[in-house]
Amino acid sequence: MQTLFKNIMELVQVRETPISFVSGKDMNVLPTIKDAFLLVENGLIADYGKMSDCPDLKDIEVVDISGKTVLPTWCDSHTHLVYAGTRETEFVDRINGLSYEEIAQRGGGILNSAKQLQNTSEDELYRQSKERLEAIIRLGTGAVEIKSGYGLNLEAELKMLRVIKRLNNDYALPVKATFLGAHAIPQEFKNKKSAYINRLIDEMIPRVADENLADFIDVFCETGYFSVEDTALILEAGIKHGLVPKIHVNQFTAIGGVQVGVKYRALSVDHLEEMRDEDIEVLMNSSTMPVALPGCSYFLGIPYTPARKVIDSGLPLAIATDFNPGSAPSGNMNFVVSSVCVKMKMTPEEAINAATINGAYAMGLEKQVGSITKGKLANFIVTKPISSYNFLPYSFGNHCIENVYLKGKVVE
Ligand SMILES: N=CN[C@@H](CCC(=O)O)C(=O)O
Ligand SMILES: [Zn+2]
Repeated sequence: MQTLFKNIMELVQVRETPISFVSGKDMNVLPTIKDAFLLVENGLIADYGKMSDCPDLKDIEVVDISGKTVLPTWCDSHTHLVYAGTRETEFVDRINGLSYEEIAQRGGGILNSAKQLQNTSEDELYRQSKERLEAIIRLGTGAVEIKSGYGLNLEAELKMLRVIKRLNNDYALPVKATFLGAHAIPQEFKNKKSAYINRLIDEMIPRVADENLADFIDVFCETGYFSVEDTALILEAGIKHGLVPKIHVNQFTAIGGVQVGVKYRALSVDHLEEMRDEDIEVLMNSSTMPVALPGCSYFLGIPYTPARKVIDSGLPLAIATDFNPGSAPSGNMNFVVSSVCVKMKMTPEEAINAATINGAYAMGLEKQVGSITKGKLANFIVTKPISSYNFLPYSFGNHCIENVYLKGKVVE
């Protein structure tokens, strides 16, 4: 089955030679082909090039996309989109003066979501989550990572992970699963954190691994949640069971989370709203991807990750939504791409690299998605007629996408 997309105004993020990620000055380079064609075969990218070199293929489906731009779908490497209910009452509480930490200390926050999720059936959780997944696909996301962490007991964590697995089976985009049992200390373990960590290590991680329900292990390494020492213990247990670390660090305080992530060869360290010089230093010469989550900075009114400092030091940077009910209730990668340009002074080229190939790397999917490269999944966005790709971040809040294709098929 072949489909030829022809007369593409600009084909963006074309990588002839496969790359894993881009860093430093290379983040500002975004290779494109103007007046291009794209050939899809059996759901994969088979060929592309200038229209002047377009092959004359008979009896195949042809889609004329004159005036439109094509780019790989967004790679959202950090979400919590499987959750139950909402938390807009806390949103109003924050407007009225309470802080995120104060709300959490009163049993709101992650514990509020955990209570709602524990009382929700697996089918209902699937139903709520699939609506969110379908919405982000329509917004151009073509690969996503989803975390557990609102269960906080074995049964509810397994429920979340089974829902993530079901989403992966039922939809055409790659879905990676992360076990985040160490998201908060559950109410029943208040003042008994070590007992909960033992439960995670002795019971929950082995069970998640046995049932093959997760690719990654995550910890919320933060003051008041899990310390650097706790994080090390949990990551070691995860690694022992074949899970790759990918952790929450430096959201409110820099306590050495980046260092522990690099030490355990985390695939990514995410948040980084607070960053010290030593955090940048330890990331140099590591294989760990720093990930910024500007939706969280926007929604909580906390600092944005210092992207210029990260990139100008020669490091790579990925960007993701952090889609969750408490700190970023939006899975819109278009908003994320625009925000990093406006608030973090990233160029559109840097933002698109961060949201595609670098995001793919941050979930171990750089061989399948993240660029227009032969053999990769034909997951791509066709924009409405726009003057250039710069228009995407410029035109914030507007819907510039005409169609999304997953494995070469248009999403209805
Ligand atoms: N920081 C930890 N976890 C989520 C927020 C969780 C919540 O508030 O429900 C985050 O990445 O921002
Ligand atoms: Zn998160």
